[in-house]
This record gives sequence, structure tokens and C-alpha cells, in this order.
Amino acid sequence: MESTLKEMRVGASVLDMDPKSTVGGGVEDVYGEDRATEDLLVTPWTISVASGYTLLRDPQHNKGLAFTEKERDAHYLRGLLPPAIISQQLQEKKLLKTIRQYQLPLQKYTAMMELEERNERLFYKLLIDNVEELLPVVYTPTVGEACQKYGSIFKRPQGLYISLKEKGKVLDVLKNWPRKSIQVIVVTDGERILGLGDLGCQGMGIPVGKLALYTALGGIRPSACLPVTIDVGTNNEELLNDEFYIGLKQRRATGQVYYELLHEFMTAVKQNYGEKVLIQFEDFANHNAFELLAKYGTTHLVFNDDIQGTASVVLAGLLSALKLLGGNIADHTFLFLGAGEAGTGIAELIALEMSRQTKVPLEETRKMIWLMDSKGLIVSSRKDSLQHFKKPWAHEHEPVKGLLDAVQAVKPTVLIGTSGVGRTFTKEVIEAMVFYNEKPIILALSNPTSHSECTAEEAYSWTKGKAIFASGSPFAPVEYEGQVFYPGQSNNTYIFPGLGLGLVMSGAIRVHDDMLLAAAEALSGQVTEEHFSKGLIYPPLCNIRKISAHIAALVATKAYELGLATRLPRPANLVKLAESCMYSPTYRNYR
Ligand SMILES: O=C([O-])CC(=O)C(=O)O
Ligand SMILES: [Mg+2]
Repeated sequence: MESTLKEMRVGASVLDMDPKSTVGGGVEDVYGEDRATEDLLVTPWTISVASGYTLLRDPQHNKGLAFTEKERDAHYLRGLLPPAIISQQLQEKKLLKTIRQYQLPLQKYTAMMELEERNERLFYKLLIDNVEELLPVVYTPTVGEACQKYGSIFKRPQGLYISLKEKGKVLDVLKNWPRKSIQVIVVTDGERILGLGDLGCQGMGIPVGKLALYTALGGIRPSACLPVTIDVGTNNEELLNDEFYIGLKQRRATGQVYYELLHEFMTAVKQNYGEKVLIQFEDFANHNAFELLAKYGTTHLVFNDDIQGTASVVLAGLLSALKLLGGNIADHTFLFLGAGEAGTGIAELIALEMSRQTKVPLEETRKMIWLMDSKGLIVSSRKDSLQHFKKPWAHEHEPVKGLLDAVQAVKPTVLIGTSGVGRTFTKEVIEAMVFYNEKPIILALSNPTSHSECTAEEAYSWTKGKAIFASGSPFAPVEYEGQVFYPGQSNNTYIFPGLGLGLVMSGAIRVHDDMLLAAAEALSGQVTEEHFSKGLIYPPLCNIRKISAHIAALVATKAYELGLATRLPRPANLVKLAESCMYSPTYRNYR
């Protein structure tokens, strides 16, 4: 494999000598024929098969000690491996043991990333078979700490870095990526990593982690996934002063410079990979997130995970909670602490669902939903000074400053934390919720764990076990007065892998709000009586691939109904199709 890449690169540099050529070429033009004129020499490059030492260092094909005797003979591996032959199951067992021995989450994270670099199938097998245990290692909350310390744990680059230095050359940068048939891109500019703020170029951990879940949870092939970090600088002083910082050492570019680089990226993606590549925006700051989504939502297959993925997962949890409590979504009153991407995204999808169910116009259903930001309750007297995405939530009310006052004023049945600030659901606030409601719904969604609005233990003990609680980052079950409570994880990881699979397998060309509603309904449909009896409003993550297949099927169904699907004719059984196109990490036998 390494030798193949080398040959490709040599091929490209020979071609670059052609001064007349303006188009064509790139990594796919292995033989140089596209760009060569009749008088320019070409080299008849061939693609070689990885074998021997190179095969052991190729993470896509390496199987380590699981290579059989026959494979060791056929692929020049004799002597390069110790004599033992062990199964993939035994390899898994050994690795799990090693990972469990590490005390620190970051050590576990590093061990997993090293495994991914060494043996991709084993990495995914381990992750899929132990998803509940390993998700918090490769994803939230540990991925947050990994991003904070990315500079020091950085060894080999992962993903594609597009910085201001690459302005004007973004298409060439995409062509440097060794894989050509990309189906999903997760892109960040690192400005708002989880609730941790601006981590600049170190945000790369997020697209890498999200895409690992696209594969493990949604079955998208690893080779079809592309993590991208756009580096326009950082306003994080600590990073700017850190001699080991891996990104551009300048303050963030804004305005035209920023939008030009993003536009070049979006255009190059479509040019290089076509109309059906999915681009997931992740962890952009509010001031860019809404604008990018609005701008590219009509021309590209894009969605913003923090706005739309989070909205869909929360709606799913609410639909499940209603099955537990009875009544309709329109019977509820919502209060959000935090009016950014997650807060307004969730609020809008709830209002849409209410409107669909009751046939009441959206402008009216929005009135059941109240949002607070750092300046207090969002009310009409503040309208002129509000950012545009907050304006629809400015209802008639006198000004209210604090959260406790807001709970007392609005008397919400559902309290949702999306501010990125931890420990803001105080004892008084939670007690007020249970004062007004027999079973209050409390969602502490900010990530990672240290930024959660309250802990699971606080939610259960302060409400004397009455709360229906879920959080963005995982919490262990809580025992309160002899009863065990199971907090659900209301994290967009339930949604984006299945949503992405549904879009990809139907060949969808745009994302539509109805697909987010469909994904929420599909997820909620996977919650059974048994889960309800434990107080769960989300199904356990151990079944996530089955859940993703159901989400994918309903999303694809919507894509066909809306005329947005291009894979025709429509396959009859979409759940079966979803299951059958999922990547399997089991080793292949080599001839
Ligand atoms: O990554 C997560 O766990 C959820 C998410 O999108 C965020 O917090 O930004
Ligand atoms: Mg995010």
C-alpha cells in the first residue's frame, strides 16, 4: 500500500511538469494519461499489492497475529510475525484487557487511536462489540480532553487540514487525500469544541471521533469517511502562546476571508466528490453555524449536527417520555437555558412537531417554548438587540434575569440545558421543577461531563427520584433510596450515523427537516416497555446498529417521498437494505 501511494505521488509530480495543462490529473490520474500531450512521456505505473512488511504496516489490511499459515506463506509474512496464530476474538479479548488496565481515560483514548492506526478492522470490531464501554473513550467526554491536549498527544496526522495557507489550492488539497470515493465528510473550524470553546486546529479530534462513529454505529465504510479541520487561526491565547501548538498562530480570520475559504472548500468538495457526498458541520461557533447551514443547505447535502442532530435526538427523547407520561407534546411548556445552536435548533424542531400534530401554525407553537441566554429570559423588549436566530423566541413577558426566577415565571414541564456552562441547574432550580411537576423532564445536555448542567445523581436526589433525566455526556446509573435509576444519554450520536446512512443509501441530494422528524420518530420507536420500566427514554447503545438501520430506513423513506433520493428504483425493504450495506469489521480471508 505504501509503495502504491509513493508511485502515485511520483506519477503526479511528473505530470506537474506539463506547463500547458490546466485541468485533469490529481490522484486518480495514476497513469498520467489525462494530462499528457502526445509529446510528453508517460510512465506505465502499476498498482502493486501490499505484501510482507508493508502489509503488516497497512492498517486497512493488517491482521497481526490473526494471519493464517496459508496467508503467511502467500503474502511473504514468514518470520515477520511470532509463530502463534490467534483469532480476532482473542485479539479483542487481549486488547480489552489492556485498555481496562489503563487508569486514565486519555491513556485509553491513545491506545484506541494507536489501534486504529495499526489494525483498522480490529479497532472497529472492538468498538462495535463493546460500544457502551468504549464510546466514552473514543467520543464524548474523553475526546474533549484529547482535543485540549491534542498538541502533546499528536503523533501522526489524522484527517485533512485546510488552513488559510491553502486558500486558492483547496481542490488540490482534497486530491492529496488517498481515498477517492468519499461519502461522508465531518468538518469543523474548531471554534466551539463541545462546551470547551475555541481549540483551533486541535478540534480535529472531533471530526475524527464523529466519523469513527459513522463507521461503528452507522456502518459507513472507514475509507468513505473524511475528517476535515478548517484552520483560520484561533482566539485561544493559551494555544497562541504554546510553542507546541499545531495550528496557525494567528487570531481567527473573520468576514470575507473566512467565508471565501469556506466557499472554496464547499465548491471543491462538490467538484471532487459530486452532489451526493454528505457534509456534516460540527462545532462551529453560533455566529457562523446558522449562516453556513442556511447558505449551503440549498446547494449541498449538508446538515449541522449541533443544531439539527441534537434537535432530533432530543425530540426522540421527548416523544418517548410522552409515552411514559401520557399526553401530547403540545401539552408541555419548555424552558431552555442556552439559546445557541442546540437550544434554538431543538426548540424549532419541537415547535415544528407540535405544529404538525396540532395543525396550529408554527408562530403559535413557538410560544410554548421559552429560551434564556446569559442576559436572562428572551423576551420581546430585547428583540432589537438579539442575534437573528434568537428573535423567533422573543415572546411577550416582563424581563426575567435568573434561571430560578424564570422557572417560577414560566412553570415549565421540561427544562433543557444547552448553554455549555456546567452546574447551572442548582438544587433550588431542580426543586422548583419538582414543585410544579409530578414528573419533571430534565435534560442536561452540555458536554463534556464537567459542563453538564447537573449530574444524574443531583437530578434524581433533588427530585426524590421523580425526574425523567437524560444528559449529553454519559452518567452511570444512580442508586437513590434503594432504587436504581438509569440516566439516558441524549447525544446526537444516536442520530447522525443512522441519518447519514439513510442519506447515503438513498443517494439523497438535500437534507430536509422532515428527515429529522423521521429520525426522531425512528429512534423513539426503538424504546420498549422494558426500557420504560427502567425510566429510560432512549434505547441502550448496545443495540445501536439495529437502531441506526431503522433510522436510516425512515430517513431514506422520507428522501424518496420528497423526491430527494437518486437511487432508483426505490428498494422495497429499506431496513434490510440499511443492514446489508453496513460495514462489517470481521477480517476477510486473503487468497
Ligand atoms: O459531541 C458530542 O458529544 C455532542 C455534540 O455534538 C457537542 O457537544 O457539540
Ligand atoms: Mg458537536
